[in-house]
Amino acid sequence: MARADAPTPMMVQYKRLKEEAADALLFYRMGDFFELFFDDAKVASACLDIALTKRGEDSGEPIPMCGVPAHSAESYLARLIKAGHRVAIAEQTESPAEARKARGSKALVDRAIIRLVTPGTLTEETLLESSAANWLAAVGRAGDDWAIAAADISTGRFELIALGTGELAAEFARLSPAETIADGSIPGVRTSAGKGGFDSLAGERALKARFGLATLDGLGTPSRAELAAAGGMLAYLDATQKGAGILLDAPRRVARARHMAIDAATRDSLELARSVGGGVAGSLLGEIDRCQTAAGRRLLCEDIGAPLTDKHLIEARLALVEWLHEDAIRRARVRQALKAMPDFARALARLAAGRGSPRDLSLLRDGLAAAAALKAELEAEPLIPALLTSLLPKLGRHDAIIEKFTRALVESPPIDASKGGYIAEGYDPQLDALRDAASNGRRAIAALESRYRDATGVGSLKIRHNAVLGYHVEVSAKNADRLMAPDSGFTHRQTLAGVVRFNSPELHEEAAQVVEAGSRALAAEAAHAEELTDLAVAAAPLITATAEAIARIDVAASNAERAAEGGWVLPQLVEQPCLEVDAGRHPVVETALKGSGERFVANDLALGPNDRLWLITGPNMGGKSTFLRQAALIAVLAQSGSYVPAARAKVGIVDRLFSRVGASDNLARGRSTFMVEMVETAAILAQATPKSLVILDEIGRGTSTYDGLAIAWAVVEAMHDQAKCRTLFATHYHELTRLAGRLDALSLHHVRAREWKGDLVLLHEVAGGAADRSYGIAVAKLAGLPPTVVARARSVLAKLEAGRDATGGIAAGLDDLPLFAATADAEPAPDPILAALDAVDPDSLSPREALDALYQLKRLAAEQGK
Ligand SMILES: Nc1ncnc2c1ncn2[C@@H]1O[C@H](COP(=O)(O)OP(=O)(O)OP(=O)(O)O)[C@@H](O)[C@H]1O
Repeated sequence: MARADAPTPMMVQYKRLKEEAADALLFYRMGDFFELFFDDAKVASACLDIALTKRGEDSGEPIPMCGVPAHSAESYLARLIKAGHRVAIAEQTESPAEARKARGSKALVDRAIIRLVTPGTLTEETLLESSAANWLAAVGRAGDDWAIAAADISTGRFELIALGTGELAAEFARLSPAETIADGSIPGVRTSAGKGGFDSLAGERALKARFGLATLDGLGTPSRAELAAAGGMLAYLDATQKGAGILLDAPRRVARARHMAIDAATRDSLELARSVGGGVAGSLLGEIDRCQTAAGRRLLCEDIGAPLTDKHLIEARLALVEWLHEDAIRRARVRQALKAMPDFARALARLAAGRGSPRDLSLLRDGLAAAAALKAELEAEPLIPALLTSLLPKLGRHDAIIEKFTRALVESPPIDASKGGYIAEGYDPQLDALRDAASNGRRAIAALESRYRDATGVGSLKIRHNAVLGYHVEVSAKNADRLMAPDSGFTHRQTLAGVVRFNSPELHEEAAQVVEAGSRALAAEAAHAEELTDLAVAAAPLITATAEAIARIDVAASNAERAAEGGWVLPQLVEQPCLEVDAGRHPVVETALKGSGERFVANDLALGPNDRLWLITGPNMGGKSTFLRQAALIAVLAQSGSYVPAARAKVGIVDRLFSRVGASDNLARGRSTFMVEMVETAAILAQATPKSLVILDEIGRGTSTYDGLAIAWAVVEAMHDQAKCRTLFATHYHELTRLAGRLDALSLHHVRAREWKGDLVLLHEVAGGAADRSYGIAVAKLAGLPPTVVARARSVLAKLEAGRDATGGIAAGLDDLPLFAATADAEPAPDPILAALDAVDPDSLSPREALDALYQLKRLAAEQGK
């Protein structure tokens, strides 16, 4: 006999599965519920706000438990995943009857983990954001080479991106993965452990096996780091999907040099895809999105996050936008056609993963049909731009699927396949016959009911159906006696409070026929659904290409629509480092102002090789930040292939974009300190090239006046003399305007303001020259500071200014400073060997890393000739 405290067989099974699930919460299927036990139950009950109960004991302790109904598990999963958990789903792999038959009456039902649900491996509509890609990123490394493999299995995209060490962060900022896996930790990136496979040989094997390739030459010979990343990715997908099919295209290798590099801080400060509040509303993306399809929205988000640097590619996109912009009727027709387009890329991914529904089959049917209709419409147009010519063939090619799916499926099939009813009448004569038999049987049962009423004289007699008894005769308790009589022809089945239930041989026979025909019809429908799914999955690469082509057309139409709404202009792209904008506007601020009935003041900008650094002064609230950001947004929009909010724009292609906001401006976000600001400024100085665009907004403000001014001064000089990039620098340090006399590619500008009858009027106009004064007190007055405080501040200011005039002020003596270039070497360059030694933390190194470090030191010494 088992000892009283010995674990039950179920607990043994549970613990084995939990060990396999490791750090994921285990959803353990028991009948109609998924149950969670032990710590999992505590975590889930707190996260989901559901009751925590107890069940049985383990080592004398009660076992905490909570559960969620299986039919609504998806919504609970969504909340757990959102909260950062991973969930392993353990399903029953046999029915209790099968278990009893195989292993005796007390046999435990077999269970197995059929899937690990993680943020990066989702395909369910309810778990995904429709307007963003859902990337799973795997990081691979070979020596100093890095790579990211990125897969979005909700649409089948798969990319390989080779990177240098310093480029990881920017690439993560672009992708913004839902989940990142790696072999070990990576500084600055939140990762979770992969499932092995992170080496180039395993990667090569896995890629060949997955895509049935004899050689990888067709993929453009990926680097070892790329192979390692791909290996880690494929191993993880295998481990989490447990053999379920997933949609995955052959990997595309993405050349990073083709995108404008934008780091995370810049994305945040420019609010490209998310506003400071975290939502899309109020961001550039939210402002320009006029997409009609979810796939278009995802692509627009990507385009804005990764503007191109290849002039020809940008111009190809712009030509399509222009074609849709110039003809409003054409644009309206295309957008109307796009509106009917369901998100069939994700429907296909669900079907491939075995999680598709009859509704998904119909989404595919409708999407492909709409794509074919759009193709016919566009082909009829004269003079089609080159990009569209290359997209059009991808829209067709699905006639056979459309024809078959249209015949096979009802107009709007249900999401739940279990009750059938999704295969159309007339598609399969045998199915129709089964359905007829079932409905004849139901009619016969109805006839039986009225016959029984007459025969028994019980007018309220009913024939009902439930899951336990099947079809049965039901009468109220007071009428039961008549049917209870031994010769009545009825057999008693059940007595409840008010009713009594019976069976009869005729009913039994009819019911058996209905049930039999019904279940055979269901099986026939399921077989058809499987065949249709197989057809779709076999055509997956072509369908994915169609979905991508539709998304590209949608984005172009969205850009054209937004341009037409706002009177935007087609930018001219050039290779020379210039940025000329006539009457430029900030799209988000302009819309916000419009909402409150105010007018946005358009401003000009003209940066070029001989005038590449604009120093902008002027009162608080004068519009400096807005002016700076609009310049960056115009470059982003232009290079992503969009019109820009201006009357004219000439954009010299920007290779890297940087935007930094001084510490004090950013405090509300609770992350920016003076230290962060300085670290980030250092990063810009290290990375900016003459083709970069840099926006510095009140850098140096978060410290004492002297330190801040000194830092701002040195940074402006370095931007001018070293980085030599296009720079906009907004500042409150008027002393910096003295730099105009020393730096020949720097010019002074200010946002205009006027005092009128003692009040400040902010004109929001950018004009040449420095601001005459700072108007800080006038702005304070505007903001409602009490008059007594304002008056006091004015008298303090008068004293300070008198002192400054007497001594020359804080900038006295700056004019005698030697030029930056002459002093740049004043700080001796640090010895790289000492720096490398300093970076080594012996206690945290593995023997292997220690050996690597030693090799690196030897190499550095050799390079130094030491
Ligand atoms: N060109 C413009 N036309 C109309 N209104 C504008 C314009 N630029 C800015 N504004 C308005 O002025 C407000 C302040 O602008 P912004 O933050 O750019 O000023 P700032 O000079 O950077 O101020 P601070 O020095 O205090 O940071 C904006 O929120 C907007 O409402």
